[in-house]
Amino acid sequence: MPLNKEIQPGDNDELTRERLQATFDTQQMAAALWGSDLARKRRELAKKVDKLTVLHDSKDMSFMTREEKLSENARKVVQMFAHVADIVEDPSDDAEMFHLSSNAIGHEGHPFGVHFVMFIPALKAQADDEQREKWLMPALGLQLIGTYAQTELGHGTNLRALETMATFDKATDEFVIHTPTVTALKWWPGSLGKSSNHAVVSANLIIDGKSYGHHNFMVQIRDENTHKPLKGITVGDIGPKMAYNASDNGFLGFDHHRIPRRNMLMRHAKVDKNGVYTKPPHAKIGYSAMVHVRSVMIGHQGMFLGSASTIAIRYSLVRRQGEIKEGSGEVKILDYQTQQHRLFPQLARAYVFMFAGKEVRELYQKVLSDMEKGETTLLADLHALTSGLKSVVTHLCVAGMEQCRMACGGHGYSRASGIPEIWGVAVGGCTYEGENMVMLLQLARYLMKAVKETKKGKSLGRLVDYLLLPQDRHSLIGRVPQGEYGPHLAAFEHIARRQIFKVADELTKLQDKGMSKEIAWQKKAVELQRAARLHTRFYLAACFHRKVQSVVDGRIREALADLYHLHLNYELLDMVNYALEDAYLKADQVDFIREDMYRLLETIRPNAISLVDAFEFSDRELRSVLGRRDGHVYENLYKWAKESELNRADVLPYFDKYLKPMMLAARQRSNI
Ligand SMILES: CCCCCCCCCCCCCCCCCCC/C=C/C(=O)SCCNC(=O)CCNC(=O)[C@H](O)C(C)(C)COP(=O)(O)OP(=O)(O)OC[C@H]1O[C@@H](n2cnc3c(N)ncnc32)[C@H](O)[C@@H]1OP(=O)(O)O
Ligand SMILES: Cc1cc2nc3c(=O)[nH]c(=O)nc-3n(C[C@H](O)[C@H](O)[C@H](O)COP(=O)(O)OP(=O)(O)OC[C@H]3O[C@@H](n4cnc5c(N)ncnc54)[C@H](O)[C@@H]3O)c2cc1C
Repeated sequence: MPLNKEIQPGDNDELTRERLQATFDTQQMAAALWGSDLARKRRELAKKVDKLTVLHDSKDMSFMTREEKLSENARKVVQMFAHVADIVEDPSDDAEMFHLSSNAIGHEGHPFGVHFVMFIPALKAQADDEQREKWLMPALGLQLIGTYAQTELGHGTNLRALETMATFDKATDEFVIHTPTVTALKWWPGSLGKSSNHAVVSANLIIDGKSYGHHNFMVQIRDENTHKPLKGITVGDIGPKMAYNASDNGFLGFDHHRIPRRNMLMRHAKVDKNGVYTKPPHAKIGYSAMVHVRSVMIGHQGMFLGSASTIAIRYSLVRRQGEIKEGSGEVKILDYQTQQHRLFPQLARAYVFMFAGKEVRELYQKVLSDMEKGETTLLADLHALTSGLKSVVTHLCVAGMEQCRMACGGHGYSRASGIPEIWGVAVGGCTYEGENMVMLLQLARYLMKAVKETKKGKSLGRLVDYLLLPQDRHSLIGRVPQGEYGPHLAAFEHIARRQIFKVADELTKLQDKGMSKEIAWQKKAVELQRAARLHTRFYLAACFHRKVQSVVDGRIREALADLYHLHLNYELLDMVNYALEDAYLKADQVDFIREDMYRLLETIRPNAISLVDAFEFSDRELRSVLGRRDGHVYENLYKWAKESELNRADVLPYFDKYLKPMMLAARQRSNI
């Protein structure tokens, strides 16, 4: 009985032979990746989507205009909701719904893109009970379409500089929402341009001339029936983007637009009819929708990298190019060490990002339920963790996807590979929900506070307990039996701790010389973001370790351990300069790490296809000709190219209009 449940009649023989080599059961590996319940649900919903033709793409999205894309995804999302009860077990389960939409709609966006990801989470966390009844229920019931309008044309990162005003008018018990300048226009919100009719809008709360900082307000922006913008509201699409072009990211302006006082979200901060303001229990509680998205992004980005790895690894087992031994025939490109070194570390990253995504969601759920009771102690830890993970994971994902694209040679550059689209969507994640560099500096702030606590013998939180431990001077890598690679993990810890203390000391020295805290921070900002990255990479490695240890099945644990050990070696080499600076690692130890990495590439090679099959991406979800499960790449590439709109006629009008007259004129000139 093959351990790879993906084998099916009619498959490319090359892939079948590969699949027969697996040392583990792919469905069990899928359970380790997604959790057994979600893995089963994904499998079942993918089968149902396959049967429901109304959910299928009417043609490949690569051949559509933006308007066609918007219309196509609006059609599919409506059909998806119409059939949801027959497809998923629990429509209120975000994870299950996300996978349904990933299969049926893809990742280019749709009218409910921000509705479920930010609008509803903002209402859940920030609306009081009466407001939940008024907006959350209709939002969940699809009676309205919402977005989250925070970023402005002039400011996205620095929220304290947002200009949109919400001025309280005691006489009418209303807020007057106003856009005072062009830079105050809301800019970027997803699905705002043409789809949404409601928005959670961030605006400065002004009472009796005093500003209380930005708060969130519910604003209806379009008529429910005609869909025309309401009086005093200007709204539209901001134009095409690198990718994500089935989303109508929009602009929004207000001309003294009035809303009732009770449209301010009042679970935490409040304004009564006399204009008396009540502070929230935590100053940043209004940022919760952003923290929510950051927490879900980790696993999703892992999934994007998993998709790109699946495409590149399957294709690398079909593609033959060149010979290793002269005269013995062309080899599969995955048999080249360089190809394995390019792809397997990306695969390992995809795995650990998905594991980290699960851990961080668990912490988010805990903080959310604490917040319900007015308890906010863990919010700072969650903010620090999500800020670091969001930045490191998105950055490594897009770097990894680019390796996957290049590993597919010329065909990787074609949209038929599917990689350009997922890359374009994933790279947006480096910017949205907090620009990566900015978020790393948020984590660095937390780490610097942690150092202060450590110096008092205390820990700021579980995530930084390791700062209390003493530094070893030399690594034990290659000096003791490998075992579970404890010395490797210790090296991540050492590197992170050293950089964190080093930059903290440098900041102190600058301040001791009389420099202000802010200027000292600027002088050390690059080192600070490095500290944040190293801390996060240690967290990821430790998370991989926790996962491997938790697996009961021996075969799954062994295959996962190979990936984990590869990850440790590859990432350590990527940041080896930090370990060489203080001679923690010696040159022979670096060689040891390299040799062990090359050994692991060979160990992983026979399991490669099963490790990507274990993601269980259906062909519909992957939307890639190169990554097809059955491996029939070439005939389908040809079929795909024939769909190109340029092939609708042998001769296109521009030939007669421009090229032909030019060539005729040239010929005539040469005849003269
Ligand atoms: C139909 C299908 C249905 C499917 C449904 C399923 C749903 C499944 C989910 C799918 C998910 C898919 C994901 C892809 C979605 C793609 C859509 C993208 C949408 C994008 C949206 C956006 O981008 S919204 C806008 C986001 N904007 C930002 O992120 C702005 C970034 N800036 C900031 O956050 C802040 O300005 C700041 C943090 C950089 C600074 O803030 P501020 O100036 O106020 O503070 P200080 O720096 O002075 O810090 C003071 C103090 O506060 C602490 N702090 C800051 N933020 C927080 C926080 N959030 N929580 C807790 N604490 C915080 C900070 O650390 C400081 O602490 P000290 O102790 O003083 O040091
Ligand atoms: C695909 C996509 C979808 C989006 N969806 C939404 C949405 O639904 N709703 C919404 O409200 N917004 C949305 N946004 C906006 C997004 O949240 C912002 O673009 C993002 O927060 C970055 O802000 P910015 O554009 O102002 O960048 P800027 O802050 O102008 O960043 C430019 C550069 O300046 C640097 N920089 C800025 N501040 C600092 C600092 N303090 N220290 C060091 N360096 C700094 C950055 O690191 C960066 O290199 C979306 C954006 C994208 C790309």
